[in-house]
Amino acid sequence: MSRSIELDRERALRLMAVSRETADLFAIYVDLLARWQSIKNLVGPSTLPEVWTRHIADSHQLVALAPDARVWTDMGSGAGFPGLVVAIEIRDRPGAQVHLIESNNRKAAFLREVARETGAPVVVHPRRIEDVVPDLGAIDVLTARALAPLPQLFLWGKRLIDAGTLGLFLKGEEIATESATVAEDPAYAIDFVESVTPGSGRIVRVRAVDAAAGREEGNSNAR
Ligand SMILES: C[S@@+](CC[C@H](N)C(=O)[O-])C[C@H]1O[C@@H](n2cnc3c(N)ncnc32)[C@H](O)[C@@H]1O
Repeated sequence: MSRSIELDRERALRLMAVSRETADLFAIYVDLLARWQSIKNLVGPSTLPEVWTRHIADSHQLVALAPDARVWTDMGSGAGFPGLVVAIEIRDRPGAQVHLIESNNRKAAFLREVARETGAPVVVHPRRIEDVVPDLGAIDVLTARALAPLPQLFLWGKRLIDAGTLGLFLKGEEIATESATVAEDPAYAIDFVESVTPGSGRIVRVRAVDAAAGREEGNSNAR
């Protein structure tokens, strides 16, 4: 491992409270990413030296926002951020399953390879979001990062969110302009959580108001 990645790993591990075993699985993931990156170009090359903070820790922070959630769906997973990081972390929860939707076959193959090497409980869907989401069953949490403007994410996820799924979308500074249409709809409760990773933006948390009322009665894992 290069010295800069090693320093970044130490920085990220200070941001994340994870077990030694989880950190070791993340290291397997990072090693595979570095190996595949040279031939498959899976993430922006300039972000690789900071893979631990920019990608692993940035993804990891979502788990604390839904500590009991077991079934997650990540739209446009790319090289697995945030969905594969979440899957590694929640691997020991009974019923844990993370759907990774990624239409690029080379990225989907990478996701399967990391899942095989780490035992992460994922289902990789090498298809388009709009074709997969309508067929999904009950989902606790829907995620996306660096995929599309919030109204589009919302359009893709609306059926799930209306049914009680918690939306957690990692966004950059563009969120100030994007959030208006969703924020104005009284059917949805939306708020913003400051990212713990340096230099990144905010996490948009969306829930249907009716579903929030249902949750008070105790019928959801995504608290
Ligand atoms: C900019 S990358 C972000 C990847 C990852 N979420 C991250 O933050 O590193 C967006 C990914 O979404 C995938 N994607 C875009 N539109 C999609 C769609 N309609 N269905 C499935 N995958 C899609 C692309 O192939 C790409 O890998």
